[in-house]
Amino acid sequence: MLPFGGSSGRVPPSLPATAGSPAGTAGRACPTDARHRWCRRPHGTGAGHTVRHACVHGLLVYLWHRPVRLPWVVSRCLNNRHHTPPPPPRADPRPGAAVSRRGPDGRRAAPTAPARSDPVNTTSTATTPSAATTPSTDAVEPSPAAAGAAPDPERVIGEARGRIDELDARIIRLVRERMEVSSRIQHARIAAGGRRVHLSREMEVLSRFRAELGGPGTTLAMTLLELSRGRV
Ligand SMILES: C=C(O[C@@H]1C=C(C(=O)O)C=C[C@H]1O)C(=O)O
Repeated sequence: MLPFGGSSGRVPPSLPATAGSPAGTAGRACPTDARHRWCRRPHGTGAGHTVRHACVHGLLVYLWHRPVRLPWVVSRCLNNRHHTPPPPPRADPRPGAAVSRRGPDGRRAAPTAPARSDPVNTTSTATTPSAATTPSTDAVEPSPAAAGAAPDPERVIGEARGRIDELDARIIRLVRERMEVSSRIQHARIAAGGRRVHLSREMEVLSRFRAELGGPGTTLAMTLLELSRGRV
């Protein structure tokens, strides 16, 4: 869609005459259509001065005085180059080699992450047997990363969330295991005539979490202690 309107106050050919005239381009009102009054050239007086001519001429006047850069697609059409699209950026066959980050319009494309077999799970290096036996289609169709395209954000987010769900499940299992071990200690101490809470030991736990994780680490440790021995 063409960038008609906006703050320039200029009028596309399809808008009614009440919308105003472009600054510096107002001429005589068109006898056949009041919408053409902003066209410099007189209408209806000579060959070619048809309503269609008025529209085209008005459009050209508008484009010439447009305040903003045209979208790439429109610029290409005006330059009659839209039948010869530029070739896509070629992927460098060398592993890890950089590809062109310039788009077809010459603008810099969004940065892309380096190609990896698994963009999320960095600890897994195993390849599945099917991957080893299935013929690769890379020769026919390069991967989006190799072609210089940005990775699919939906896919990246979906895979990363799956990984977070796995980690959370492991963390919850570990917290439950910690609660059971702590409970054993507390019952043993109480059975021996001691107290449930051991403050100096809790200070050690708090210091360890703060040293590793900072202030929020202290909060996390206090939550773990509360889960393990209850509120004091
Ligand atoms: C488990 C113990 O007992 C209580 C629970 C603690 C914990 O869950 O880490 C720490 C100190 C005590 O308040 C212990 O003394 O080690």
